[in-house]
Amino acid sequence: MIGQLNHVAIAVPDLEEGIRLYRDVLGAKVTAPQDEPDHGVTVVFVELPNTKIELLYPLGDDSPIKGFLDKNTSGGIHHVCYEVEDILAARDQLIQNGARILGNGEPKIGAHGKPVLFLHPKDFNGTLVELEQV
Ligand SMILES: C[C@@H](C(=O)O)C(=O)SCCNC(=O)CCNC(=O)[C@H](O)C(C)(C)COP(=O)(O)OP(=O)(O)OC[C@H]1O[C@@H](n2cnc3c(N)ncnc32)[C@H](O)[C@@H]1OP(=O)(O)O
Ligand SMILES: [Co+2]
Repeated sequence: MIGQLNHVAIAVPDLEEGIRLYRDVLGAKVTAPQDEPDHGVTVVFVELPNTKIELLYPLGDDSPIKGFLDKNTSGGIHHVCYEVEDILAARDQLIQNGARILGNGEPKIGAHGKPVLFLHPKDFNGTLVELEQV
């Protein structure tokens, strides 16, 4: 069902510092910050030849990454995103297998303009999984 790794997301306590580290210290191409109010985050993408790193910074008062950053004050790996061809078929198959879909169960439009869903980290070895339809 899952295809390519689309991105690995890292929550950062300071977005400008995160951009500086990836652009100036590691020498990668980093996109401009993009607010995602529907997701409660501001994101930038570090574009690598084979995948992307998504730097996440909280946006708004009820950001879903706030609790994570409160616990991980230096930041940390927050989720991995796998590509799927049909997100509704993937969702239904996951539910049949007992996985919990976060939120109301309906895909939202993600940072690439494509439908995304999140799966509960407790169902996947403590790793939050995002699915993106490509
Ligand atoms: C823009 C878009 C895109 O790429 O297109 C994005 O990525 S948006 C990226 C931001 N959006 C999302 O993350 C949406 C889905 N996420 C959520 O709904 C939430 O973040 C939850 C995963 C439910 C966690 O919420 P919250 O931290 O408030 O809940 P909680 O404190 O009750 O946490 C429940 C348990 O899960 C653990 N937990 C929390 N966040 C975790 C993470 N990222 N990875 C692994 N475990 C995690 C906590 O430590 C806790 O474990 P213990 O009970 O053992 O202490
Ligand atoms: Co993501």
